[in-house]
Amino acid sequence: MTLLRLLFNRFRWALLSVLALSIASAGLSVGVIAFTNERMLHPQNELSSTLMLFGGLLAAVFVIGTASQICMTTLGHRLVYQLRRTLVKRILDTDLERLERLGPPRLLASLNSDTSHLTSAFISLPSAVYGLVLNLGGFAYLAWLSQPLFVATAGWMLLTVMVGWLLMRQTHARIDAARTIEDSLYEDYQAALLGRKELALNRQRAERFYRDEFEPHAAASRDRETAADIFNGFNENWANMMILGSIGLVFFLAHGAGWADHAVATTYSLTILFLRTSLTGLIAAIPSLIGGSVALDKLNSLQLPEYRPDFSDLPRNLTSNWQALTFQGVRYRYPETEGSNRFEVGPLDLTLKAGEIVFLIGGNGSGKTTFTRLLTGLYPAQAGTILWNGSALTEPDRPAYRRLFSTVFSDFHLFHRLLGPDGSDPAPEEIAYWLERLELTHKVKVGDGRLQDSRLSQGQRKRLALLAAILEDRPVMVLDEWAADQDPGYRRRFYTELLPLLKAQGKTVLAVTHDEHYFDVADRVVKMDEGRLLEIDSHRLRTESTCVSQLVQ
Ligand SMILES: Nc1ncnc2c1ncn2[C@@H]1O[C@H](COP(=O)(O)OP(=O)(O)OP(=O)(O)O)[C@@H](O)[C@H]1O
Repeated sequence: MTLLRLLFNRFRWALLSVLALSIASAGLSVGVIAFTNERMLHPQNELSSTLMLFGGLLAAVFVIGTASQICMTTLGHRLVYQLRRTLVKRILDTDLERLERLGPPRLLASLNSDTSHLTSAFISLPSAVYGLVLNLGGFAYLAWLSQPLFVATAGWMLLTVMVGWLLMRQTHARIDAARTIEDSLYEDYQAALLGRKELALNRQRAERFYRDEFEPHAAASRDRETAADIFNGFNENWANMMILGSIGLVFFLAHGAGWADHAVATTYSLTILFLRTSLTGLIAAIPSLIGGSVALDKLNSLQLPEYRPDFSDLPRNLTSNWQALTFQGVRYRYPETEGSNRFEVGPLDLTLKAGEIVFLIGGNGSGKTTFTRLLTGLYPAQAGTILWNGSALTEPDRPAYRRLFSTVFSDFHLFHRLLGPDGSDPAPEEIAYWLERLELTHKVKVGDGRLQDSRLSQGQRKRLALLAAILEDRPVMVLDEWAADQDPGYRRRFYTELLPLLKAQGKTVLAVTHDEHYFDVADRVVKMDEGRLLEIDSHRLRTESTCVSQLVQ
């Protein structure tokens, strides 16, 4: 029903036309039987005109039936296409916090498995709807043929449906359980692919992973799916047996109890036999339909934001004329997760002025990355105020606020397409200029604004990520340990040439770094310590570090 409701909400008129076509097609099919019974068994007109009428009816069954099937299949595929587009857009509109909480395996399972279950459901839907309509039409015809026989067969069929319903609930429970296990399977697939180097080097680890983690999930999924198919097999055979039994019942009641004559009993049984194929087809479609409905429930459980077709997020323009960003008592605490302490940063007080180079230092786990996510608006400030040029920003300003920043995080993703300011295509000479400065001119080819080959070393990939961030031409650049993967020569060039060049171009740079030798490049150095920010006297820090180096020597 959820599937039908979804179809009805999205494609009301198309669905109504398909239903009308299905009803016409089913009506015509029942009409063929009625015609055979009325005209072929007891011809009233000339044989040739009866045959022509019969041929016409058959042609109409073919044309309307095919049209109904084509419409329903096209509609099903259209819906799957719409689901994919809206799902990806909703993921693109979801806050980082929620995405992190859901985790990539769960999202991938939905993108992959739920959409494919929905595809199968929609492909089964035409035959299910057709079977349903045909059976309703067929039973109406049976009622018209003989009311006493109909009451008896309806009671028989009610028993069939009730037992079938119980079996279907068992199928549903197994399919639901199998889908839950699929999330764990996707987690295993991800571990097998992303951990391929570790697993290749350590075969014991590979064996333990395969045996203790992947196999139990795969086996549990197999067992649930097998059980679901067995219950559905029961259901199919139960329905088949009961339909055949109903023919015996009809003949018994007609001849044994004298409820109807032989001709009516024969037509009655012929109609039941005709309905049998579509009825068992309807039951065979049940697992796919249940799978689709479970997939829909799963998609809803992700609690993604409603679909919005547009990408605009600019209630205010904060990028032009920005002078200062101020954090006043800003706090952020990670959401509750099982078995881990909730880390908190803040209260944070900091002012970032346009054109400054600020270095952020601090020990592992002190909260530097968390702070950069808070600064860039990826995480919301849960307390305190963020001021832009002295005026306080509110939650609806966050999307516009994020447009102030371009970033290279330590877990950056390199997109093939390079973008210029405001999503425009970057100028080729601009790309060439920065490729030269990043010493990548002979390593990387850019055609039509796309990187042709990104199979590079980690340090080179990071240079490309920096290129992408620079080309976006946003006022503030946040670089998380960018220089950590660079060789000493290029690291020096980054601190002594690139950063001053960016500053000269008016950029503000916040760089997370541990490179104390280059602290004099920064206008200011701030330190993160257990979630709190402290302003540091960089000159004193540098002198201390030089003394320690001399002592060690
Ligand atoms: N998604 C998350 N959910 C919950 N806690 C998190 C999450 N990400 C990080 N943390 C916690 O926040 C703390 C700070 O992490 P963060 O990555 O900000 O530190 P960092 O200073 O950047 O460390 P490093 O120098 O090692 O990169 C850690 O204790 C970590 O356990």
